[in-house]
Amino acid sequence: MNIVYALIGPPACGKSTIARELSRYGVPEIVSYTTRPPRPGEQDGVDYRFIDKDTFAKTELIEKIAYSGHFYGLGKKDVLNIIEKNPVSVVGVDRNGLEQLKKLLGQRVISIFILIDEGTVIDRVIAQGGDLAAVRAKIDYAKAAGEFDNWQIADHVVKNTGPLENAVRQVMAIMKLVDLQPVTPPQQ
Ligand SMILES: Nc1nc2c(ncn2[C@@H]2O[C@H](COP(=O)(O)OP(=O)(O)O)[C@@H](O)[C@H]2O)c(=O)[nH]1
Ligand SMILES: Nc1ncnc2c1ncn2[C@@H]1O[C@H](COP(=O)(O)OP(=O)(O)O)[C@@H](O)[C@H]1O
Repeated sequence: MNIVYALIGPPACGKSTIARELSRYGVPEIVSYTTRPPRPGEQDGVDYRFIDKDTFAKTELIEKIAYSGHFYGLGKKDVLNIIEKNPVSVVGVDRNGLEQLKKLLGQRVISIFILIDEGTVIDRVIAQGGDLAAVRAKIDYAKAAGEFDNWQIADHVVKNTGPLENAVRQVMAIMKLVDLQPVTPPQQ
């Protein structure tokens, strides 16, 4: 049975980073649509599929959100295409996204909660010169929405408070991909 592994967890816990690392091992990621314009360095089809509002309105999505004046969502066809063609794939979602995926795919979805504490998130954002106020607001919102407690509903929990490689290896072990070697070099 082909499986989509859904990475869940609070903002900045490392969902996108882990998914990006997995793509180096040939594990495809289901990429969201957004109406937000690309930021410098972002690639269409890798970070997001960047589309306009009319196209977004016409695209069949399994879940969507409005955030900061832009729309984001997961395409139904993308989910079905990827699961049909790949034994193992990955997607980063919030709790509602996970619920909608389960409605569509049933037991073909396995969830992995990426565990992190608030202090580590803040340290990482400061270390990378990120917008601390914006992240604080997101963390507060995520706390209120219970995103920090979603380990309770997850099938697996992986800690991402140490080196990224450790978390990636644990996720790959859950995926039963322990012997895979990277197919592309690390990102700069
Ligand atoms: N529900 C849902 N949320 C998404 C999707 N894609 C991105 N998001 C969320 O939208 C928010 C904004 O994302 P982004 O514009 O990349 O901003 P940033 O996370 O602040 O850098 C983040 O909290 C993402 O996790 C999606 O397909 N569905
Ligand atoms: N193990 C790790 N060690 C150090 N920094 C990390 C690690 N995992 C993720 N990060 C960094 O933390 C930040 C948030 O990660 P991201 O993947 O964007 O989170 P999410 O997709 O869950 O919001 C990024 O800047 C990323 O480079």
